[in-house]
Amino acid sequence: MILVTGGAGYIGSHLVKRLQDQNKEVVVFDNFEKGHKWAVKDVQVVEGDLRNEKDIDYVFENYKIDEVYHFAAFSLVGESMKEPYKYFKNNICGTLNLLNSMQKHKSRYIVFSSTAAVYGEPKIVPITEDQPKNPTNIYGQSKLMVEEILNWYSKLDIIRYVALRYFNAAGAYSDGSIGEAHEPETHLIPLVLETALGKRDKLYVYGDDYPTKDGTPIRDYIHVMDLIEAHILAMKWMKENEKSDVFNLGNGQGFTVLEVIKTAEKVTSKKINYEVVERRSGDPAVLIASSKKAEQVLNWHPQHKELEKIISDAWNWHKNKNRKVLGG
Ligand SMILES: NC(=O)c1ccc[n+]([C@@H]2O[C@H](COP(=O)([O-])OP(=O)(O)OC[C@H]3O[C@@H](n4cnc5c(N)ncnc54)[C@H](O)[C@@H]3O)[C@@H](O)[C@H]2O)c1
Ligand SMILES: O=c1ccn([C@@H]2O[C@H](COP(=O)(O)OP(=O)(O)O[C@H]3O[C@H](CO)[C@H](O)[C@H](O)[C@H]3O)[C@@H](O)[C@H]2O)c(=O)[nH]1
Repeated sequence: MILVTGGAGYIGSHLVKRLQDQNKEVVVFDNFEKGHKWAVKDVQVVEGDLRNEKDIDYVFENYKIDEVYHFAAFSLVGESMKEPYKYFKNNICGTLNLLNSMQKHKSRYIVFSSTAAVYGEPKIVPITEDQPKNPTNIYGQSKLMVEEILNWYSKLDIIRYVALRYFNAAGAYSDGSIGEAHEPETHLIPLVLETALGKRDKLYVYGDDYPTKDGTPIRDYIHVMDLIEAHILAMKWMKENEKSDVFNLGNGQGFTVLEVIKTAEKVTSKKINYEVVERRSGDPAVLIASSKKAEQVLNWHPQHKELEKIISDAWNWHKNKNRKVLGG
């Protein structure tokens, strides 16, 4: 049985659906603080909170869990700088409770959602896994601390883990049935598409005075379907090799904010109103991943690298979202 913590959230629900498509047995663990009931259909769900030891113990007591995919966390960078306790407690203590349940029940394999935010402002791009880790916010710090905890559990031979450092996840399930629905939404691509739909008057572009080709920051957008494929490969690699490791997951290509807007205008055939405002504090100018290690070791080969494909899949979901959500 496969456990997916945070399986009702954006990325977790995509993995759950993919595993269901492969006829795998899955149990989702989520407190629905950020996740959605409509995102986890026809799958076993345990509603509980990772911060409560008993909640997560219940899962291991009632299901024989062989594989764990751990998505449950808080992930708003700005909020993490205002509420450090909330972030350290959920992201670190929640993971410790999970690891303790795994140890008690001899469940050994975990794939963990880490982030590009562990690097902070990079010295060299593309960023390889061995670059210095200097998080510039509590969110990134909490994920780095979890990586270190996982490393100790692995050294003690209690678990094997793979930590996947995602860059900018985007896009939606290939059939348009589920997609990105954060509340509040802070990510660029969904905000651009909500502007195209008229749900927002305009998009605020956070600064155009960065040292990039058009002055707006460059990010590495990775299709959520490619991202989840890497999780499945990571689990397979870990079990076959009895090893633990850390991998970046990105596209290897960067796009500016204005390039994202332009591509979204092409995909949606709508004009996107935007206004350039002050920089958002803590935003690095350029974040591009080197994912060579994941390609070589995990045999991962992203299939949807074009920005137009990523945005058009996201659009396919966004334009039908309300109908689907209301219709159940
Ligand atoms: N979205 C991105 O671009 C991105 C980038 C890098 C890393 N990540 C990481 O990937 C993971 C998934 O991200 P997402 O965008 O799908 O986030 P999300 O908020 O959509 O999903 C997280 C899920 O975890 C659940 N959850 C949170 N705390 C919980 C707790 N204590 N107990 C039970 N459930 C809990 C939430 O209800 C939600 O369903 C997170 O760990 C995030 O930090 C995301
Ligand atoms: O309304 C907006 C929203 C975003 N942006 C810009 O768009 C780019 C992308 O911003 P996102 O908020 O979509 O993504 P981030 O790169 O800030 O964050 C991503 O990378 C982080 C690591 O650096 C974390 O992992 C985080 O969870 C993940 O979404 C940034 O340059 C940002 O300044 C805007 O101009 N306007």
